[in-house]
Amino acid sequence: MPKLIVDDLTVDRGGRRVFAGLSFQLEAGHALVITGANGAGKSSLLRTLAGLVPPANGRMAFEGGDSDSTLAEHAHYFGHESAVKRALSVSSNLEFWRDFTRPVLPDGFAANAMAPMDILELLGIGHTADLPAAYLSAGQTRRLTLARLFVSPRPLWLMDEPTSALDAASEAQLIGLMNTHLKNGGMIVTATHTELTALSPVTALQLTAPAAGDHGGHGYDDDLEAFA
Ligand SMILES: Nc1ncnc2c1ncn2[C@@H]1O[C@H](COP(=O)(O)OP(=O)(O)OP(=O)(O)O)[C@@H](O)[C@H]1O
Repeated sequence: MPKLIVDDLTVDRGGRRVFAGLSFQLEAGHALVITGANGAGKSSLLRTLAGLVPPANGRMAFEGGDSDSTLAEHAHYFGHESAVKRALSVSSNLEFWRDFTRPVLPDGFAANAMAPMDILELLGIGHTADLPAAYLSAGQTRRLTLARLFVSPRPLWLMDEPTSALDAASEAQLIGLMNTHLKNGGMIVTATHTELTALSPVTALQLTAPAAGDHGGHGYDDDLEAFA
């Protein structure tokens, strides 16, 4: 069975230690919810797993996966930024993403790629397919960003505050889709301030904020989001 393994992971940002010695394992079909105060390092952990921030120390691996793919290539990162090209149409955005990201389907993960139009319809934004993505509302943009996870299946979803900007109905739909991903043998690591107990099966991991007085940092990572 595929497994995400994080062993003794230490992450620094801008020269300051964010967390150290973090270890956990996540099996196929399971979700891990990361909680913690502002600045505790939830986003940093997700960005590190996504390959966007290099770890200072430790090991991360997707065991039992596709041997030709890195951990990051097993994952979709659903972060705060929309990663949407505003001048392209909604459907062109998804077609680009489908062609740009290779599906990764290790043993035990059974998801089918969805056609761009089908997932747009499912998420209630099919009528926007030919519009420039710039015309979408915040919640619609969030749904377009979410649609990317379905056009090119990958087993590990890394989701930073996934329910932000979604109305109650969209939030309920997202939880349902996340549970279906788990039933398909996928995995989810998600950071949240709100309860995500509707996910099943789920375990929780609390990150603690760095010790007071630890102000040794003096710089910035060079991974600031690119503005499309
Ligand atoms: N690009 C960066 N350069 C330097 N420091 C950074 C950078 N990004 C984040 N940090 C610092 O890393 C620490 C952890 O930030 P992170 O965003 O991971 O926390 P978080 O738990 O996700 O917080 P929140 O709940 O507010 O979203 C913070 O002290 C933050 O200032």
